[in-house]
Amino acid sequence: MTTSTNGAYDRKPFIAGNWKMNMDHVQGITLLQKLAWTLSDAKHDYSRVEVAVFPPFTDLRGVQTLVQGDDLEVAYGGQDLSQFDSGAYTGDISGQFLNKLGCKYVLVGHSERRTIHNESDEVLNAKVKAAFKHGVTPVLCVGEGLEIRQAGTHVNHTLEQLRAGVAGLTDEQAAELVVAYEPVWAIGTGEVAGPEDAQEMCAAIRAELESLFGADVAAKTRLLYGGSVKANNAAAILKERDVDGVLVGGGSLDPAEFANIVRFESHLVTD
Ligand SMILES: O=C[C@H](O)COP(=O)(O)O
Repeated sequence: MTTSTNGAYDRKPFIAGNWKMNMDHVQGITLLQKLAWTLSDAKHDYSRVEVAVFPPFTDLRGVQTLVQGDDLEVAYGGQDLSQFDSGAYTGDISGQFLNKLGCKYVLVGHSERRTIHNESDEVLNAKVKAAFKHGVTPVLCVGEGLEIRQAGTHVNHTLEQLRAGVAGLTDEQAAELVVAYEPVWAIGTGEVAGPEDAQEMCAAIRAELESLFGADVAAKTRLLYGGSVKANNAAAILKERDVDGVLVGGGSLDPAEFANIVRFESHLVTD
């Protein structure tokens, strides 16, 4: 298993489901219950593979109640947070609020935030810092659009986003950070970057983290791939040396499909 044979640092595989703007608070509870039952029936070992869901903000209180009430081991997080702590920022959500709702993680700089909401690298760096300040681990999303991929400058482009996002972090924070590489052209399109594309970029990200924070830190930071991940392609992607997990959009809305992605190890055995 790639992700458990990485030397002294055992990066636990991380399977994350980003529900985006799907599932109201009632549907969200049903989805999470079905996911938990499916994984429980399959005797999923959460100590081997971590599972997290990123529901809409309006679902989070219900998710927290279910997780606590049923003692679920599924982690959860917000899809975004404000760079500010509190105040006159209508529509924004503070990292403080996410922490209070038991969120372990928060997505920062998803391509849909970068493109639809024009979030700049500077703002995203402030959001990464705000997440750490409030005790929530940021999942920093980076990745190139189709034109940049076709121009062949995707590695430089993605590393620029990375450098801007992690500027000013401590070594400890950089080691805790999760980075998700999501080529925009592969999101929700059915186009999947090949496992070798995911590995190429994740290796480049790890090398960049090494040059910024040192080898010890870079060996601990978990790197995810996202973009049309499904149960039938997850295992091949997760087999790659520098890919420690996946960030799943559409495939996380179907509990059976997502549970199969979580159980990618069983596919490695039978593939
Ligand atoms: O956050 C998830 C990514 O945007 C991937 O979405 P997708 O699996 O629907 O392509």
